Amino acid sequence: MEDRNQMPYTNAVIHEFQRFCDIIPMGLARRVTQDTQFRGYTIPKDTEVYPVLGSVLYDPTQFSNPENFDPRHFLDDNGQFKKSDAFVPFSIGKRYCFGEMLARTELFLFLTSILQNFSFRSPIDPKDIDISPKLVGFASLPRSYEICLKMEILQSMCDYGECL
Ligand code: HEM
Repeated sequence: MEDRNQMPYTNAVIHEFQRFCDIIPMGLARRVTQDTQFRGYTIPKDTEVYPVLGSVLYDPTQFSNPENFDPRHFLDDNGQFKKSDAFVPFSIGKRYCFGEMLARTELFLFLTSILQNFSFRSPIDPKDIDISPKLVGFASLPRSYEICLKMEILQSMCDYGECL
């Protein structure tokens, strides 16, 4: 299972991926059940409220370089994993994502399993890959990419003259 102290960089990459992708930028809508005072504003009863998660995930007061993918957002000066209160892709509060632990476990296991067994090669120069979302609305949709995965075990067999 996930051990942030033993695999700080991997965890930082996964956190940064979720921060950067910001897949539900508007959060899910709420409706206030009574007239509510908030930071000097009156929010009348029945007003729809959107907890704009993207504004937190891209908050420059919380992340030094928010517009760029940078795993150092989740690493301290010693290279250890660093938590951030602004890491809110699953929202926060009473109705935060019910599946957070499952989703985080899957992300960790899928990524580490793929990295353990495959090496990656991009058919185009990585610097030409467009990592901006394809569409941003209720959800932020990533683009489709082509990538070559080479199975490491087969490569080892080839190295020993046992290519199939
Ligand atoms: C990377 C994957 C996921 C992300 C980023 C994500 C994100 C979210 C967000 C932002 C909310 C809204 C929370 C709110 O209203 O404040 C939510 C709600 C919810 N999610 Fe997820 N989710 C993910 C995966 C999952 C999975 C795998 C499950 C179930 C197995 C799940 C089940 C739910 C449920 C049941 C709610 C409604 C909770 C409630 O209203 O009380 N999610 N999710």
